[in-house]
Amino acid sequence: MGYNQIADPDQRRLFVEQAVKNTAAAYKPSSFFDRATDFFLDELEWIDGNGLASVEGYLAADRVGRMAALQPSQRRAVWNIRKNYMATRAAGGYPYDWAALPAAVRTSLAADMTARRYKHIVVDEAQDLSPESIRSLAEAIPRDGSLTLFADYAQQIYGQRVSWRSCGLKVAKTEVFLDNHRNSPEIARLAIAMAQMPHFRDSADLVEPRAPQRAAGAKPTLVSYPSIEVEAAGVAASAATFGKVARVGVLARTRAEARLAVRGVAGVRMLHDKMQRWDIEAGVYAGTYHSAKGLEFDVVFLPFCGAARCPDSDTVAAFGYDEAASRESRLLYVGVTRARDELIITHTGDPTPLLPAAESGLYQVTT
Ligand SMILES: Nc1ncnc2c1ncn2[C@@H]1O[C@H](COP(=O)(O)OP(=O)(O)OP(=O)(O)O)[C@@H](O)[C@H]1O
Repeated sequence: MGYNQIADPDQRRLFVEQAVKNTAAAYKPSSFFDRATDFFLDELEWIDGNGLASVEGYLAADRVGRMAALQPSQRRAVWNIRKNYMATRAAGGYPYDWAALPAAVRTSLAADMTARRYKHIVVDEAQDLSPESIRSLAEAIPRDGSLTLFADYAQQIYGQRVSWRSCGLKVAKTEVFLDNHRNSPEIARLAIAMAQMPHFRDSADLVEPRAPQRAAGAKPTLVSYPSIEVEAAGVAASAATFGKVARVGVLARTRAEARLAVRGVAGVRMLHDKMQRWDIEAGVYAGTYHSAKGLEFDVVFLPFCGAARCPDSDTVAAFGYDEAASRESRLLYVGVTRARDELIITHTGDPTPLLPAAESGLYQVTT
C-alpha cells in the first residue's frame, strides 16, 4: 500500500459529491440526495468505522447519537452511494481513503503470519478511534500482548459517535479515573454541569468526574458584547494582557475565528492538529478546539459563544439540531476543560443554549 494510494479528505469529498449525483440519477427525484455532503461523508465514515461490509449488516446496525434514524430505503441509497464512491475513487487511482484503512489493515494482518512488531500498544485520546481501528490495533499485537486505551468519552469530538465498547473485544480490566487535577473547582463545576445537560448525555460510556481536587479559584466569566467586531477586539486585548504572565489559549471552532479573536496581538502562536511539541512558556496560543485536545492553559478564552453562531448553522443543516447540539457541546467541553485557573467565555447576542444559563450561578456575568 503506498501513501499516494490514499485519497485525502478533499479528494474524498469530491468523489462522494460525484457519487451522490451519480446515485441520485438512478432514483426518482428525492430531497434525500440534496442533504449536505457532510451528512453523507459522516454516514460513510460511520459504516467503515464499524467495519460493516454488507448492506444487510448496515441495515441491521444501530446508530449511536441523535440523528433521526434513516429509513431502510435511505440506508440502501447510502449503500449504493458508497459502492459508487468506492468505484469512482478506485478509478481515480485511490484504492483507499483514511476511513477504509483499518479494515484494510485487518485484512493484511489476518494473512500476515510473521511475528508481531509490538507486544504492548498504549493509545491516549482513544475516544475518537472507531471500533474498526481498535480491532485493527488488537490484531496488531500477539496473543500474549496488551492494548491499553485512555479515553474520555465526553471529549469525543470527531463526529462519528461510536461507542468504543462496541468493538466485540474481551476487556480484561477497566480502570475509571475520576479525579480532576487540572481545572479549578469552579471551572470543573461548569464542565460537570455541561455534561449533565440533556443534549450532552447520550451514552453509557460517559463517566462523570468527581468533585475537583484543586484549591478554589474564580468562577468562569461570561462576557456579553454588542457586536462580533467589538467581541473580537475585547478578547484580543484581554488575551494580550494575560499573555504577559500566563499561558493563554484562545480557542474557537475554526482557525479563522481563532485568528479573528487574536488579531493584532504580538507573538501569537497558532496551534495546529499535528503539533509535535508545545511551548510551555507564557504567551498567547490560538487555534481550534480540535487542536487544543490534550493541552492545557492557565487562562482560556472561548470567543463567539453567542446563540447565533453556536451551534453552527451548517452543522445543524447537515445533521439536525439535536445531533449538532450534541456534537458542538462536546467541542465546547474540550475548550472549557483546557483551562487551569481562568475561563472567559464571550458572546454577542444571547449566549449559546449549549452552555448552562447565565443565571445558573456558575459564572461571573459581565457586560
Ligand atoms: N496526581 C496528580 N496530582 C497533581 N496533579 C496532577 C496529578 N495527575 C495529573 N495532574 C495534573 O493534572 C493535569 C491534567 O493531567 P493529564 O494531562 O494527565 O490529564 P488528561 O486526563 O490527559 O486530560 P485531558 O484528556 O483532558 O487532556 C496536568 O497538569 C497534570 O500535571
